[in-house]
Amino acid sequence: MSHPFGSYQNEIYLNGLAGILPRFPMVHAELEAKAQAALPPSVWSYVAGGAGDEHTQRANTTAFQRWGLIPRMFVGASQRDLSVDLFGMTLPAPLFMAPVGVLGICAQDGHGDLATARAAAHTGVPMAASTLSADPMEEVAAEFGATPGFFQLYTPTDRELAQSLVHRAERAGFKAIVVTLDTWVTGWRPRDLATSNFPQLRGHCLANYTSDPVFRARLDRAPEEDPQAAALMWTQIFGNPLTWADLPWLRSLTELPLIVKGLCHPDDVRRAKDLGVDGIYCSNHGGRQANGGLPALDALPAVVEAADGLPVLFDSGIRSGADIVKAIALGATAVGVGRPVAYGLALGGADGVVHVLRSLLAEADLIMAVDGYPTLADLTPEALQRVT
Ligand SMILES: Cc1cc2nc3c(=O)[nH]c(=O)nc-3n(C[C@H](O)[C@H](O)[C@H](O)COP(=O)(O)O)c2cc1C
Ligand SMILES: CC(C)CC(=O)C(=O)O
Repeated sequence: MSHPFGSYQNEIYLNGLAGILPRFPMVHAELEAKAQAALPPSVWSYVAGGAGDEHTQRANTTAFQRWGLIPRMFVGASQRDLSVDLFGMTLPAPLFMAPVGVLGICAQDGHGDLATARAAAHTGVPMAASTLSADPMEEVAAEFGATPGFFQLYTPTDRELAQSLVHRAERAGFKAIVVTLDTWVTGWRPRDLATSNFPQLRGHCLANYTSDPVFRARLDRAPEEDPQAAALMWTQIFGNPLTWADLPWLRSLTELPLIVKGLCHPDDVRRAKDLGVDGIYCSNHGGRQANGGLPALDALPAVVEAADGLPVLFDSGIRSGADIVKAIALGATAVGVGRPVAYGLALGGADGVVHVLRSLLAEADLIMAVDGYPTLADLTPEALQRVT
């Protein structure tokens, strides 16, 4: 079978890995280069790019190189258990797909959200479905199979619309709500400014709005008749600069686990915990929002300490199985992967995403085998040493 990643055969690996062996190896630099070649330049710029000169984006990945896992011997780690409990769900591994909006632009048929959801069904790795989707959330959720899904909310300024989106997510069977706090306004992204990207992206991310009864009621004419007016309305209501005073309202919207995304300061974590959130999501949006910030990994230990037992999700910079292992050792309950999923989608649709996820999991699993850490509970900060 021909495949964008080339072919790969080595039976010796089959002894170590149960069911998660990818057909082909993945090294991130290769994935990235192939995705760049496959995508139109403006799409590539949007997905791969970040804020400012992208210093923080680069620092997110290099931060992992400052930690080394210390191998343990005589452990006999022939059986590993990567499963994790999260809000009453048992996940096969501490991995999920971070919310990525506008996924449709990475898929040849424009339905990238559906393809990604199918990859979730196939792997058991949950997808956090973005508000900014080319397909309505109900159709995305219908592809999840037995795999749980999370709905990521960009809180609009219109509270009734926010409530409608959350209630639809509940009815569609999503198992948690992730509210993103760090992107109520889009960051300074020179690549997108240079390509004037945003107007063309809009055509690929409004399905959750145009299918919403509250949104539709705000329009004089249906979005099918006047898409421009719908797009304009969206730009007007997109981002709500929420404050702490809004958190009780957010909490009251749902009985599903509520996770707040974008927290990096321990004081914010303590306050969110006091106000009743169920999970903390430590992230700097993959360096897309503000340049000059701390690499997300460097924020993680203090966030975990402040969370004081509350589950901590983490993303920003995960590019390999080794990165997953290190983030878990630093206290993350589960880690999210963003751009690599979009690259897999660009190269092979749902199969490409499956491939990326399996590569990450297979590498994490083999590292745990070779280095003698058979379960996630064995991965503690003591497993790591600071390299520089
Ligand atoms: C193209 C793109 C679109 C994104 N859209 C969203 C989104 O709709 N909602 C959200 O919370 N985060 C969004 N993010 C941020 C991701 O959830 C995640 O924080 C980030 O990609 C993690 O960093 P990584 O790409 O280094 O893995 C987006 C990221 C990318 C690359
Ligand atoms: C349209 C953007 C606000 C979506 C997003 O979260 C991103 O591009 O990082």
